[in-house]
Amino acid sequence: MTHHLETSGSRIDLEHVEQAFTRGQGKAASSLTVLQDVNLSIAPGEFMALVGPSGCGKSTLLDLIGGLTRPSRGAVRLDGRVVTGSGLDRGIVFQQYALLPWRTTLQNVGFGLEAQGRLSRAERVEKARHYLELVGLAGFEQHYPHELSGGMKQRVAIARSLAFEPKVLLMDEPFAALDAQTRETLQDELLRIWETTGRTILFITHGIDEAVYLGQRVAVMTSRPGRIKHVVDIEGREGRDADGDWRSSPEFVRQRHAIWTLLHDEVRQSQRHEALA
Ligand SMILES: Nc1ncnc2c1ncn2[C@@H]1O[C@H](COP(=O)(O)OP(=O)(O)OP(=O)(O)O)[C@@H](O)[C@H]1O
Repeated sequence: MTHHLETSGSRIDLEHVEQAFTRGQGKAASSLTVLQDVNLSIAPGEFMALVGPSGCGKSTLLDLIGGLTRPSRGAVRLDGRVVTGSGLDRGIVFQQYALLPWRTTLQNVGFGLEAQGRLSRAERVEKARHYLELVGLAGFEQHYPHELSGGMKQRVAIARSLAFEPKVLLMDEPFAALDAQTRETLQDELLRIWETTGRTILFITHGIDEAVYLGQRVAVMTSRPGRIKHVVDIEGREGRDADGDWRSSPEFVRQRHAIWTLLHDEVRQSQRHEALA
């Protein structure tokens, strides 16, 4: 899939990022290093997938880019500027939809814009409608969350993040709770949205298939303390546009296997270390 639009996404740079947490209190306090010397650059408008063993610090990394936490060492930069807090230039989508149950689809998407207070009511409604249409929910504006399927709720959450027109979309296993078919549909929709909007996307997943299918590159992390073990360029993505099942092609299977091997080695090594400890 080619990227037609001029990008409106930001560049992300992680430089020697370390994150340690203190656990317990007083004499029982101990420090847990979750990320160590993480270096990664994501180009403006790039779609980067991130995989790694459970507990290696993927969500911690996403929190740092989102500005929800600050690194113990190193720097997180957005277009060259050090990130010091959260901001509307970065939208975050989690596995849980976190919609307000008493608000309609349209109101859920418009809610954040309301808080932002920059647009008139008519402008907010127009923007919310536009993004609902983009995620394939035209006609569901007046539905409440309980009237929507899981996939539809996640579409609302994505529309809500997009409505701010952030330069970066940070996605933490957004499709993990969905059934396989809905997940594949949403993967294609996300790619279409990415093409249309030119945002930079960082997408955390446990699914190797999902990472290869979505990412222009896939960053593989080591087990804790997490570092970037390898960044794999995904080849032959045009195959996704062609008729047929790209996931079954030898090209896809080969790349899927390469990432599986990187991850598998990592998990095995960490188990060996734990056994020796
Ligand atoms: N605020 C915190 N205080 C203390 N420890 C934390 C904190 N946040 C995360 N951790 C620890 O950091 C480690 C990494 O957590 P994180 O959620 O980033 O991993 P992950 O790779 O996203 O995991 P998973 O793939 O299982 O979702 C875990 O051991 C977790 O317990």
